Amino acid sequence: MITIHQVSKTFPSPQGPVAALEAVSLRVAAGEFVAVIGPSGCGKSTLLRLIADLEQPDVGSLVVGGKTPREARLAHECGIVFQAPVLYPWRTVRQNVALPLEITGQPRAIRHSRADDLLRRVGLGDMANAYPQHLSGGMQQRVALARALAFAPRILLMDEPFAALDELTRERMQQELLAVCADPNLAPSVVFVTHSIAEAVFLADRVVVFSPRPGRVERVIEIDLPRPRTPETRNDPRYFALVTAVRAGLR
Ligand SMILES: Nc1ncnc2c1ncn2[C@@H]1O[C@H](COP(=O)(O)OP(=O)(O)OP(=O)(O)O)[C@@H](O)[C@H]1O
Repeated sequence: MITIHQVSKTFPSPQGPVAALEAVSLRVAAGEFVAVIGPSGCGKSTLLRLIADLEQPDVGSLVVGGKTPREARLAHECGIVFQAPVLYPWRTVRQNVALPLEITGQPRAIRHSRADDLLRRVGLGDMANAYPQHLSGGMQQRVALARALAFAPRILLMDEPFAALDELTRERMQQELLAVCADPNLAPSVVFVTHSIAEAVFLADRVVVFSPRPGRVERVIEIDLPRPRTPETRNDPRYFALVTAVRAGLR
């Protein structure tokens, strides 16, 4: 679903060029969940921005859903969820989720029924008429997830989406995200950036460990934990072994 081949990216800065990524290659299969972890500033967000066509590589190439990143963006192949949910406070929850459909001119009845369906999937079926400021942080992030799914994208790009949440809410959100991924009507490929080793291991099929800047793929760790992942998964000795392996990779 995603092929990244020998991609490098350098940004100008007043202190001179900053090499964010260096010769990064990575493939993500259809329906695969890949977590990306690495030290602060190693280019993880830049990688997502390149896939989403929000930045262009200096060298190397990307194929996203069989298309160039630009074509993929125009075809709405990627849904994006950022750390802060960036919801519009003057729009109801339903109107926030329906916004991408509104921008692309979908009729009101279709966008409302689609938004309500997505809100049910993320456990917010009864909050459609609420305003974002009346929701908890976890609920707001669920709205952002529902909005990212508005076009049923084949790819979901998530940049530390649960970092601002308390630990228990975060674990619940991880479980809900996995339920969305297991839904055969959605089943996106996911690239999930996180700083949490435990989160990466719990969610992913593979964890990609980046080196300090300039980010390079340091190690790829297969997460061979059975699915569905449940709260019991976190007590599995294999889970602990994989957490230890990712931690060792980061060091
Ligand atoms: N638009 C930009 N202009 C200049 N420098 C940039 C730009 N975007 C990113 N950088 C620099 O590139 C490097 C990588 O940034 P990026 O945000 O991708 O890292 P990250 O791994 O996501 O960091 P963190 O884990 O702290 O969120 C950083 O040094 C950052 O300052």
